Amino acid sequence: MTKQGMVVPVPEAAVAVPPNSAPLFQYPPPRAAPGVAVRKKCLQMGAGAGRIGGWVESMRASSPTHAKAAAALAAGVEEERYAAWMVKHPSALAMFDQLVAASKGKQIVVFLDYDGTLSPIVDDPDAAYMSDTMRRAVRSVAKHFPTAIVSGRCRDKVFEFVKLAELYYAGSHGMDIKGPAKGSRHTKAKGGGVLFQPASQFLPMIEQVHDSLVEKTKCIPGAKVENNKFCVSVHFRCVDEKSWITLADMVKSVLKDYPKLKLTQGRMVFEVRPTIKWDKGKALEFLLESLGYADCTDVLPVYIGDDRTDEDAFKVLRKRGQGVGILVSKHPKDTCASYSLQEPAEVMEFLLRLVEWERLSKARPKW
Ligand SMILES: O=P(O)(O)OC[C@H]1O[C@H](O[C@H]2O[C@H](CO)[C@@H](O)[C@H](O)[C@H]2O)[C@H](O)[C@@H](O)[C@@H]1O
Repeated sequence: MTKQGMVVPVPEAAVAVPPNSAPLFQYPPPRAAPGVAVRKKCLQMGAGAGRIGGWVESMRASSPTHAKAAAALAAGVEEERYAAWMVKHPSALAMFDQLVAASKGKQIVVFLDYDGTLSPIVDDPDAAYMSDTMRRAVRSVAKHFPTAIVSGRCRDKVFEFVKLAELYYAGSHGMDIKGPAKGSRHTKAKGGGVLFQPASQFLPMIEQVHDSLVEKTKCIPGAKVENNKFCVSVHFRCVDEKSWITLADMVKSVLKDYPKLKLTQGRMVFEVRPTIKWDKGKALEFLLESLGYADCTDVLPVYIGDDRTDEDAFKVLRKRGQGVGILVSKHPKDTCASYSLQEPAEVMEFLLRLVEWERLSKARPKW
């Protein structure tokens, strides 16, 4: 029996380990989640897969009739690709019962990315607000489980958006970690505990690079440089596609004088970061350790994120053979996450279900 009193047809360990990593799981691969049929409708007509994409493009250019047929074919290919992807990364909502069954006897710890996970992606990074309903959902989650926000943003900035003092915050892609400002039942610290900044010696360099990038890119309309304290973001979401290469070259030319910094790419953003071996995955491990769950089998970390930098955390969960990685995406993507959710609205639904499940499981008599 699960905590909900329902029989789950999957062994307990099955969900804690990633369903798409062959050596780790021993149960039949999950069937396509019930959500697949509905989700197919949401598919956008994207570029076709591989060679078919180029083929479709040339047909489109040569004949409108063929273009329609080619577009339909491309949509079909994409739909199949999505359905296959969903088998490997089923919806965390559709698999909810199996997923929580894996937490039996374990402490769930929740890790949440911010942009694209708790707030929808918008053009202006300063206006990526979180809804009040999402805030309420995260607050409820934090009442039941230790909860951390893990973001590429500067920690103070992400706190301004989230506004919940009872959470752990890991800003600058995990390079700036702080415990709850308000005492929480998940930490013995009175408030303001656990502060870790493994890249503090990079601060002056990051400041310099930030200023150079602002100066260098100011001639590119729409480019925006954001100071994230231990890293810098150069946004190109609002830059004309024709100028993307120029912008990338500008960023690279600034960075050539800073061999200790590296350049990665997120969602329409270049991210400049110190070369130290620290990322969201390391931050997850650090926080688990701070909470007393290092090398523990009785913990189930749940990490939800949408971006490439979240993959470092998904990889850690895979390596530990423990926990639940959930990618937020409407499109098939290469990922180490085991499950998927389509968008922040589904993330909120998942969080509320988790709270309700925990509430009911506490109320249920133990047999
Ligand atoms: O780790 P995250 O919390 O997901 O932060 C990653 C980057 O998120 C922000 O940029 C992204 O969201 C913006 C607002 O929706 C959007 O305009 C931008 O195109 C996205 O890349 C943030 O502004 C960056 O600094 C973070 O690195």
